[in-house]
Amino acid sequence: IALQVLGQTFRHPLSRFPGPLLAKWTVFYRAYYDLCKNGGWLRQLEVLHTVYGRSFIALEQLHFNDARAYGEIYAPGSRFHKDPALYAFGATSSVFATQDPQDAAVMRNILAMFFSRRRVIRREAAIRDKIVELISRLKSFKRESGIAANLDNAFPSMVLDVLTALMFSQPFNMLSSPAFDHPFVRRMESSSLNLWIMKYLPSRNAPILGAFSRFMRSMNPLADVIIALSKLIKDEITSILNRVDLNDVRDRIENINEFSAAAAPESDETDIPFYPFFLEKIQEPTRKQASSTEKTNRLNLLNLRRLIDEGINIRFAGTDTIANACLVGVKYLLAHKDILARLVAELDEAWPADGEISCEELEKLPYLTAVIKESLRLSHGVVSPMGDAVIMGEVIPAGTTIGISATFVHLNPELFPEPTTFSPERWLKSSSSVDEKKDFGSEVNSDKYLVSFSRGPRSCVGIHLARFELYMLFGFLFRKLELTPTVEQDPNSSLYFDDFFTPLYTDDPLCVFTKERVG
Ligand code: HEM
Repeated sequence: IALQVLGQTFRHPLSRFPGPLLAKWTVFYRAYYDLCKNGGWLRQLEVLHTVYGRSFIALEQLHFNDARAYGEIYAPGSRFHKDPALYAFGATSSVFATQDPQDAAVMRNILAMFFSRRRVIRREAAIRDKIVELISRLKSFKRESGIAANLDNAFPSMVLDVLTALMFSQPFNMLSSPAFDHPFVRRMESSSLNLWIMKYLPSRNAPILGAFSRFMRSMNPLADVIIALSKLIKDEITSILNRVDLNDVRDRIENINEFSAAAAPESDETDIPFYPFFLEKIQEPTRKQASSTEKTNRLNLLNLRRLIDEGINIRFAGTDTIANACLVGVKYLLAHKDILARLVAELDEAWPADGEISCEELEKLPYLTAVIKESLRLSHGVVSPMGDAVIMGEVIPAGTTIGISATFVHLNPELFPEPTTFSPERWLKSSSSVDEKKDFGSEVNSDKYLVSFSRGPRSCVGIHLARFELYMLFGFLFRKLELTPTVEQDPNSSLYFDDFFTPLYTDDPLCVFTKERVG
C-alpha cells in the first residue's frame, strides 16, 4: 500500500486535487467505509467535504458537493460515460448499464416511448386496479386482527405488480402474499442490502483478477436474484412471443410511427406488451434495410439477451425507487400529524366520498404535489451516479470519474433551508422565497434542484410511471385509510441520518394498523 501511495502521489495528474492520501491513491479507504461500515462511503463523503472543500479526489474519482456542479455534470447533451466500475455488473446489455450515452440512445428512446406519459395515462385503469388491490388488502389489517401490515414489504409488492401488469405476460401477484412477504420481494431486498460490494469486484477486463471473474461474479450480491430473474424472464419471453402475432404488433407499431406522439390515434397500441414492442423496435432499422421477403420473427441470441437484461433492469430500476419514496413520505406523514391533517383535508375536499378521482386531477392538488416532491427529495432516488471535462472551472483529465451525489443537492441548506426537516410547505412558496440570489446568482427554482430522477441524457425513463404511481398511492392511501403505526414515529428524527438513504432496508420495518375512512 505504501509503495502504491508514494508512487502515485508524485506523478499523477490528479495529485493537485486535495484528499486523504490513502483515499486518493488506493481503494482501501473507500472500501473500508462501504464494506465494513455498511455502505458508509456516502456519509464519509460528507465528512471529507467539510475538510477538503467543494471537491476532492478519491482514487481517480473527483467528487463535488456544490449543487451547481450537478447541473454541469448532468447537463442536457452531456457526453459523459457512466462509470464502468459501477455499471459493469448485472444486466450488462440493458440501457441502464450501457456506458456510452450515444450507444444507449436508441434503446433509451424505445424505453421512453413505452413509458411515455401518454401511454401511462392510457393504462391508468391497470395501475389503479393494483392500488385498489393494495388498499383492500390493507383494510384487513385492523387493530382487532392483531396483525399489523408491513409497509416495507407492501409497497415493493404493489410496485412490482404494477410493473408486471403494464409490461409483462405472467403476473407476479405479489400483493396476494398474506403478509406481503413474497419470496421474490424478500430476495430483492436481501440482494440490494449489500449492493456496494459490486463496486469492488474487478471487471472481466481487469488484469490478473479478471481471470477469477467467474468467482468474482458469483460474489456479486445481485447474482442470485439475477439468475432467478433471468430464468423467469426467459420463460415470460418465450410464452409471450408464442402467444402474440408479431406481424400484428409490427402493423400496430408502424401505425404509431406514422403519427407524431401527440397526434397518435386512439389505437390499442398501449396493449402491446413490452417484449414484442421492444423486439420490434430494436429490429426496425435492420428490417427497413432488408427486403420485405426477409422479414423475420427470429429471436437471435443477442436480442434475447437484450430483452432479458432490460426485463431485469426495469424490475430493479422501477421497484425499490418508488417503494422507497412512498415509505419515506408515509413515515414522515405519520410522524407529523399537522402535515398529515393538511393533506387529508385537501384530499377530502377534492375527492367526494362516493366519487372517483383521476390521476390528472390528483396532480392538480398543490399540497399532495408538495408532499410527493418532499418525499422524493428526502428519499434521494439513486444516490451515486458518476461521469472528462471542465467542471466548476476545474480542468479534469480524461479517464477521471466525476460525480456529485444527489444528497449534496437535496440536503444543501442554501437551496433547502433546514434540509433534513420534512416540510412540504417549502414547495408551496414562490421560487423567489428560496435564497438562491446570494450564492446561486439568480432566483432558485427549487424544482430545478429536485434531482431524484437525475438530469441530462441519462435521466430516468420511468419518471412518468413513477410520478403516476406516487400520486395514486398517496391519494388512495390517505383518502381511503387511517394508518396507525405500531411504533410512534418521532417527528424529530431524520430518516436520512438515522437510516442511511434507504429506509426500505432497515431492521425495523414500518408496520401499521388500518381503519377505513371511506369505502
Ligand atoms: C421514484 C422512482 C424512481 C426514481 C427516484 C428513479 C431514479 C433514477 C435515476 C436517479 C436514474 C439515473 C441513474 C444513473 O445515472 O445511473 C434512473 C435511471 C433509470 N430509470 Fe429510474 N427512477 C425511478 C423509477 C423508475 C421506473 C418506474 C422505471 C421503469 C419503469 C425506471 C427506469 C429507469 C431506467 C431504464 C434508467 C436508465 C436510464 C439510462 O441509463 O439512460 N425508473 N432512475
